[in-house]
Amino acid sequence: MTTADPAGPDLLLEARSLRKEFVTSRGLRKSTLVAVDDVSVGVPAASTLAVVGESGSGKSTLARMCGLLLEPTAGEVVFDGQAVTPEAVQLLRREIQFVFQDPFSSLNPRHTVEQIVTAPLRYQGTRIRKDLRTFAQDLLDRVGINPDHVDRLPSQFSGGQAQRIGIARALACRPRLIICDEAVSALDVSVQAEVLQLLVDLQADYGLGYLFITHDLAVVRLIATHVAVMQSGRLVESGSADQILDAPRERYTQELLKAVPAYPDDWNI
Ligand SMILES: Nc1ncnc2c1ncn2[C@@H]1O[C@H](COP(=O)(O)OP(=O)(O)OP(=O)(O)O)[C@@H](O)[C@H]1O
Repeated sequence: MTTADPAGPDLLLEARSLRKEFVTSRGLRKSTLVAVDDVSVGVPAASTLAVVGESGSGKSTLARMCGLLLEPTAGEVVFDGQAVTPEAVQLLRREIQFVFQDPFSSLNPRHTVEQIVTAPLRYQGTRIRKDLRTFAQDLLDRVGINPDHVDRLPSQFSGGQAQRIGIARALACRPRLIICDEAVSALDVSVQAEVLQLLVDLQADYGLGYLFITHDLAVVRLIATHVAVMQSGRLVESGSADQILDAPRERYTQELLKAVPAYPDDWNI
């Protein structure tokens, strides 16, 4: 096993030796499953760390700990150089937002787009200068959705458009880190490319860091600056995207890369 990227002052988020155990019970028998085992990774500011690995390797559990949705059994999360304490979690919630895999199940089907993208302001108690409608329309415009559609329901949009709305909601509180958990996996390939391009543009404009969870190495090539590879809850290796994708040291990573289909030529992100 290799160690994670060296810690440095430019790391926006750092996972230090994170471990997560789940206690499961079948009948009277209890057993402990170690979903994440001593994993250390870092997301440099304005960069994208992709965490890859097959199903069940612990990617989502790691993401949920990094996003402060799940308490680690051991280890710590450091945000902007400060170890996250239980008291700090609430304050940091607005700094770290999520975009999930299935846009439709993560958007309330009975809420209008205006309600959806402004909801985080209410949860976080964030004040804005504009009225909510203008705020929502500006956000929609930023993610490539017609601002005139602000009163529509999620069911009136395509999957790619719904994911853009999910991204708009994630942007509402001006976070510094967005955790994308299989955020483009449910979309058609051509739509994936468009949504990835949007994420790249937003990163350039706002200096966002992304923790990008995916099983799809073709997507990793397009978006990642850094890559961490997981297997059975453990970190196999991590480093710059060029190093991991072009010169992986570990056999497991080499095998994963062999299985990657070529991505279409017109994906010029
Ligand atoms: N709440 C939970 N209770 C018990 N076990 C869990 C829980 N959440 C995850 N696990 C287990 O932890 C392991 C890692 O799961 P996790 O979802 O983090 O992996 P993953 O790499 O994200 O997989 P996938 O790509 O399929 O989502 C799996 O064995 C899973 O069954």
